[in-house]
Amino acid sequence: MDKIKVIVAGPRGKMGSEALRMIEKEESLDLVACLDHKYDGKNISEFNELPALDALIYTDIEKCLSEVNADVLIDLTTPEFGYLHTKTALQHGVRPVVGTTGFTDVQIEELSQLAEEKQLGVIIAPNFAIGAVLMMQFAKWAAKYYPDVEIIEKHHDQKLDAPSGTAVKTAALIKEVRESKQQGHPNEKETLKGSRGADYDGMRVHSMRLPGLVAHQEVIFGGEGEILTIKHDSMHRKSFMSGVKLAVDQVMKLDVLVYGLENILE
Ligand SMILES: NC(=O)C1=CN([C@@H]2O[C@H](COP(=O)(O)OP(=O)(O)OC[C@H]3O[C@@H](n4cnc5c(N)ncnc54)[C@H](O)[C@@H]3O)[C@@H](O)[C@H]2O)C=CC1
Ligand SMILES: O=C(O)C1=N[C@H](C(=O)O)C[C@H](O)C1
Repeated sequence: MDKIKVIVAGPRGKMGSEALRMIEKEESLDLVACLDHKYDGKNISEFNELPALDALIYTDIEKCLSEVNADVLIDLTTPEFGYLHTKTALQHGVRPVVGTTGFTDVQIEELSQLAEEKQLGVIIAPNFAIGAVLMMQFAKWAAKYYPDVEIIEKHHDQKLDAPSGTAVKTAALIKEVRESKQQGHPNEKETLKGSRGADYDGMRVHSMRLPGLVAHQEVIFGGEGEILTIKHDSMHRKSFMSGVKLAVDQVMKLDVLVYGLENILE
């Protein structure tokens, strides 16, 4: 069987470098180029801290996609560039697998329309860890019975977006089944701005940023005389890689945009 030809955007980042390590081990994947915002023309093999893969770095996505024959672009960059890369990849007939978080609903809808027009698969997964996907599904199930819920996400302090993509996705999944309700006391007042967190359809979302953390989330439900906590912890970025591999395989079979790994898990 032919190997899937992959471009990685953000190869020197925490996730991008882990994705390179995953590609190095997977015989069915072939790294054909990388996209970075610097080091144009250098080879990934010149970076001692990265796996010894042979692939050129491009800083210009148009040039990269015109010169390189690729099937899939894995994007692990920033919200601004991730959106641009996804759109450009589709315009060049390359299927995007997007881990980058922070896209707006409007951007996801635009990309969905473009995917449909081009009849190309796209997978946008706010979290590639299978445990995190299950945590979100369990939270959605629990929300049917417990409408009072707060989400606490905790991440390393280099994270750009807040709340995390996982927290936003969790809130959206809960909203599908939870009766809409404004939580807390109707007369509650913040004496310190932001102390009640963000408001998503009346539920509260709190973001913590600390060195030492990787990616963690608790979804806490309150009922009469009881508390249910659903919790997931990623202690290492290896936890995301089986999901990235699954998404790369599955995106080759799709001709629409899929938002969330739960939609491709069997
Ligand atoms: N879906 C998931 O399971 C996960 C998603 N993420 C998301 O992935 C993204 C990256 O996260 P990290 O690796 O932790 O960040 P990072 O800051 O370590 O890496 C981002 C990389 O993108 C590169 N970059 C910036 N602008 C670029 C451009 N124009 N072209 C190409 N590369 C560019 C930077 O040089 C950097 O190496 C974030 O949006 C994060 O939220 C992170 C972990 C898991
Ligand atoms: O930036 C991160 O680290 C992570 N980002 C994703 C998110 O925003 O949910 C996934 C995971 O939580 C790690």
